[in-house]
Amino acid sequence: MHLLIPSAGTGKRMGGTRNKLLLEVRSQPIIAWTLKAGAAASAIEWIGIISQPIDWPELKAILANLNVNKPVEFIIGGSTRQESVYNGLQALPSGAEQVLIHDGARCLVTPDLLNSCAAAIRQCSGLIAAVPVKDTIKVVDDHGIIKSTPDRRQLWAAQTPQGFNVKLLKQCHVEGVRQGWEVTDDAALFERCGIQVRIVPGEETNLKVTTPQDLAIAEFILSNREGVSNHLTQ
Ligand SMILES: Nc1ccn([C@@H]2O[C@H](COP(=O)(O)OP(=O)(O)OP(=O)(O)O)[C@@H](O)[C@H]2O)c(=O)n1
Ligand SMILES: C[C@](O)(CO)[C@H](O)COP(=O)(O)O
Repeated sequence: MHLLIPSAGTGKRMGGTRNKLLLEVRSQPIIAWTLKAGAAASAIEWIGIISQPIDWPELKAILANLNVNKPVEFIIGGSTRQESVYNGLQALPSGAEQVLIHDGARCLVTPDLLNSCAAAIRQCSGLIAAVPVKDTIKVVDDHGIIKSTPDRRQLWAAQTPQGFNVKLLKQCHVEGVRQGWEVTDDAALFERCGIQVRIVPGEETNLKVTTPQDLAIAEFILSNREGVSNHLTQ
């Protein structure tokens, strides 16, 4: 399975001056944790890091330290996530029939989740990892007035990995450019083209590191994981 990792953002909501994926959590860059999960997932045979060339020297140094034993390609990112994934799709090897797309910023993903998405995408055209929403969600207008309360049983929080048939996803991206659609994930392009996308159970801990608070939460989750694995090996 081919894995594209969009990593070309600037991290505006993190508030820093450089790509947030180079910030450290438990003494390793965020992107290193994501790459380690991709490297450890047995179903993944090829990885494409979609990123800005300005970050390449640092990303290449991080990669060199990880000893990833599968091919890793660097692909130039775009100015939006949508453009970055578009570039990634063009850079896939010609034989790639399905692809997983996983945000570099979701550094807590487990190899198990990548493997289960890789297995599931062989049985359908499109899927995303997602978790049921726990809060009551309100639809609010521009004046801060609640318009409605959707039925929570139908609400899921979208994560990555997201998996797709490559040919269909390329067609949906082209249609997105033609129609001027701006979307925050690839599933939305499938939806707008009327193609079914299936939900697979995501992981509560698979958060996207977006704000400084998320950095602290990621630190906490990873330290707990280390605690558990130390305990098991004692
Ligand atoms: N032009 C872009 C923008 C985003 N991404 C990637 O898409 C993922 C999800 O995006 P997000 O968390 O929003 O990252 P940023 O765009 O960096 O953050 P912000 O929106 O706060 O600027 C991240 O791994 C990010 O690097 C990308 O590849 N290309
Ligand atoms: C793809 C995604 O991770 C699903 O939650 C998300 O949409 C990425 O971008 P966002 O701009 O932070 O929504």
